[in-house]
Amino acid sequence: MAALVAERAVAVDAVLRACQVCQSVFKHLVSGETVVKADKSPVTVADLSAQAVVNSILGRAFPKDPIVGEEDSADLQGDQGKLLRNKVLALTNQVLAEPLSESQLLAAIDRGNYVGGSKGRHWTLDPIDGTQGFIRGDQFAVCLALIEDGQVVLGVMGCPNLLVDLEDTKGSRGSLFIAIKGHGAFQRSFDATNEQPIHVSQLTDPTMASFCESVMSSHSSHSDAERIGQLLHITKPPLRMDSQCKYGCIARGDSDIYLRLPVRADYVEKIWDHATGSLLVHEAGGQVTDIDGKPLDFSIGRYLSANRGIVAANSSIHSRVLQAVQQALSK
Ligand SMILES: Nc1ncnc2c1ncn2[C@@H]1O[C@H](COP(=O)(O)O)[C@@H](O)[C@H]1OP(=O)(O)O
Ligand SMILES: [Mg+2]
Ligand SMILES: [Mg+2]
Ligand SMILES: [Mg+2]
Repeated sequence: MAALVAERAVAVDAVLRACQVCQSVFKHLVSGETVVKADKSPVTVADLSAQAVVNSILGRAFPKDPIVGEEDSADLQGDQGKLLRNKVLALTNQVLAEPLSESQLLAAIDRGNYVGGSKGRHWTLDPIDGTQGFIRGDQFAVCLALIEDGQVVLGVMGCPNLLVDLEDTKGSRGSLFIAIKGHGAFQRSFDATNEQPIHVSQLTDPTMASFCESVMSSHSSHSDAERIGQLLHITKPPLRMDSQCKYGCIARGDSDIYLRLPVRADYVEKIWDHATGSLLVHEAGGQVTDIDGKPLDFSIGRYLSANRGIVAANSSIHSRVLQAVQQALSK
C-alpha cells in the first residue's frame, strides 16, 4: 500500500489545529472568561469548533472524501443557535488559514454526517474524545482516521495534555501519534517535528502487566477489570485516564492492557472512538479484538455493531488476557 503521504500530512495539520482550538477554549475557561456562560457547555464549543476545523481542512484537500464525524450543526442553527454559532465561528477562524463564513461553518461541521460503510474511502473523526477529561484538564484526544473498504489505513491522534514521556513528569506535554497500516506507529511531541517509532511493551509474563483503563466506571467496568486482574495475578495498580490516549499509552509501552468491558448490554461502540487507537496499537505490534476475540469491524457504518467491548494488549499476552476476560465475564 502507498504510504498515504498527502493524507498523513493533511491529517496531522488538521489534528494539530483542532488541538489548538481545544486548548484555547480550555484556557479561556479556566482563566475565568467563561466561553460558555450564555451558551451551551464549553465542551460543545470546543467540540464543534474542532470538528469544523478538521472537516474544512479535509474538505479542501480531499473534496470527494466523506466524513463520519461525531457532531452535527443542530445546536448552531437558527436564532437559538446564534450565540453559540458566533463563538464557534470565531474560534474556528482563529486557526484556519482561510476563514469560513457562517454557512461554510455549518456545512463543514455537517460534512461529518456520512453513514460510513464497506465501500470506498471515508474519514472518521472524534473532535474531542474524552470530554470528561477535557473539562477536568486531564486527558482528551482529537482522533482522526481514514478507512478504506472497511479497513482503517491511517490514524492520527493529538493528545494535548499527555506527557511525551510518562516517566518524565516535568517534561513536555502534547503527544501526537500517527499510524499507517503496514508502515508502523510513530510519536512526536507537539512542539517538535521529529518522529519516533513506537512499540508496545515486550512483556511476556501477564502477572507483571498493568491495565490502562477508563476513569469513568460507567464506560468500562472497574469491578470486572479487578476480577480479570486477579485471574491474571496482576498486582500493579491500573493507570486510569480518559479518552483514546489509553491506546496511545499501550502503543508506546507505558502500560500493557486496555480493556473496555461493557457496563450495559445495549451500549454499542462508535467507530470514531476506536478507529485511530486500534490502528496505533496494531501498528505498534499489539493486538486489538473485542471481548469475544473478534477483530473490530469498521465496515458496517457509524457503529461497531458486530463487536462487544475491547481487549487491546501486546501480542504475547493478548490471548491469555482474552481468556481471563471470558472466564471473568462468564460468571
Ligand atoms: N456507557 C458507555 N459505555 C462505553 N463508552 C461510553 C459510554 N458512554 C459514553 N461512552 C464513550 O466513551 C468515550 C470516552 O470514554 P473513556 O474516556 O472512559 O475511555 C466517549 O467517546 C464516550 O462517548 P460519547 O463521545 O458519545 O460521550
Ligand atoms: Mg469519543
Ligand atoms: Mg467526542
Ligand atoms: Mg460525545
